[in-house]
Amino acid sequence: MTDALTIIPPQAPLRGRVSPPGSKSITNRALLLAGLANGESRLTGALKSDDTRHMANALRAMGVGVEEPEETGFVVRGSGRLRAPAEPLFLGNAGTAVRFLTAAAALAEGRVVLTGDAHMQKRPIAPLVEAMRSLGVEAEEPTGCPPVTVHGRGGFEGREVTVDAGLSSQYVSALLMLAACGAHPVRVALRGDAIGARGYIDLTVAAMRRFGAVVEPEGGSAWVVRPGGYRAAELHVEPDASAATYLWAAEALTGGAIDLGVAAADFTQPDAAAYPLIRDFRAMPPVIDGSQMQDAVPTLAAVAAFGAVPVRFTGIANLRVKECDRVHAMATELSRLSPGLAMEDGDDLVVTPAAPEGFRAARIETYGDHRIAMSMALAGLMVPGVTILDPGCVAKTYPDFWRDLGRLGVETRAAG
Ligand SMILES: O=C(O)C1=C[C@@H](OP(=O)(O)O)[C@@H](O)[C@H](O)C1
Ligand SMILES: C=C(OP(=O)(O)O)C(=O)O
Repeated sequence: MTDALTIIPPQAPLRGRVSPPGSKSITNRALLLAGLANGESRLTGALKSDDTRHMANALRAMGVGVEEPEETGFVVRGSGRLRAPAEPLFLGNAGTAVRFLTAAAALAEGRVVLTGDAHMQKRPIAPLVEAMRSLGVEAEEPTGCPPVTVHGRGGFEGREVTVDAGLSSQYVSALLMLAACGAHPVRVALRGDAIGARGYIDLTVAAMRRFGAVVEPEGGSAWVVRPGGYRAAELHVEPDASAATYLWAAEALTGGAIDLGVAAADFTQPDAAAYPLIRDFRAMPPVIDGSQMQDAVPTLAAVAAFGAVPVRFTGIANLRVKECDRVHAMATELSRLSPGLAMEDGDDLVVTPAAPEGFRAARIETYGDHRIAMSMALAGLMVPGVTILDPGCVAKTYPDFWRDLGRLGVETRAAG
């Protein structure tokens, strides 16, 4: 892939059929649960991208058979056990892989080191490791972020764990998936109310049930998970709702008609809640709580820049510990197109649309963050001369993003 890509604003509304790839969240849950099951599981419609490759390779390194018979398929053969890997598990910047595998490493027979790239080494993991210690798992995370060392003992003893999920709901998902492999029922409870999108916990519970686990919610902030592990299963992965937001936005911004092959109402992932806001972007509400659809916030912010009214995004403090600090990144990069277009206000992001003549060409930093690249590409549909640096970073979750834009008629030029 080239070092920089300039987007040529299309002369006509974008039309055509483009399906987003499979859901990252569901693929990585299903890969792990299939790996923990005893038997052969089959996934279809799955995502093949950096994040799922890291999960699949880590499972292979722990003795799970993972084959890829087709473009969107995985066949996973688990034995109900995980081997300690010979080398540290390198998981790039895949939050789901790092968090879910850190918890699952307690089930390995020996020492597991989990690490990632420079961004991942700044993404907090201490609340998860602390919670694991309270279950009797021995683990260290000297900097509070990866690398993490887990001394797996093929299981754990604890029956009750409380976790602070203010920085990431993935900690809860990780503990829930581990909990089914204990010797006793385990109660997983939230400490405090703050949590990233609860919809991701629902995805976790649904995936666990699909692989045979018994999970009983207790009110909104605790779950009891029965012991028994996982059963091999077949699963068709739904398309990725976060990826869909870029296609919905491309449609709305250009006044086009893009057939994603799936209706917004049919997604089970939290980011589908962004659809009506994107569709009606000229009449966005003045305040949008992004806490329950956080990966869609960069998309919504980019679209809001071409709306009619200022929009304040709230509830997004944890965007600062994603692949990059997304609050800062979106404020900085949108403002390259028009000074003051977006501003940080505490942890909020405020987008104030500019008049069409107020926009100018710009080279956009992506910070290695796929969502900054894809959101800012949307601005490139509207403003001539938007150049996205490091466009290949979309491979984290949507490797065919540029090809799909091309299929809709968007021209891009390597910019060097
Ligand atoms: O559980 C998941 O699949 C995810 C949870 C969210 O993270 P946080 O809970 O860290 O906000 C989301 O941003 C991420 O892309 C995927
Ligand atoms: C935050 C994200 O990913 P993760 O936490 O899984 O790395 C994302 O895909 O926007």
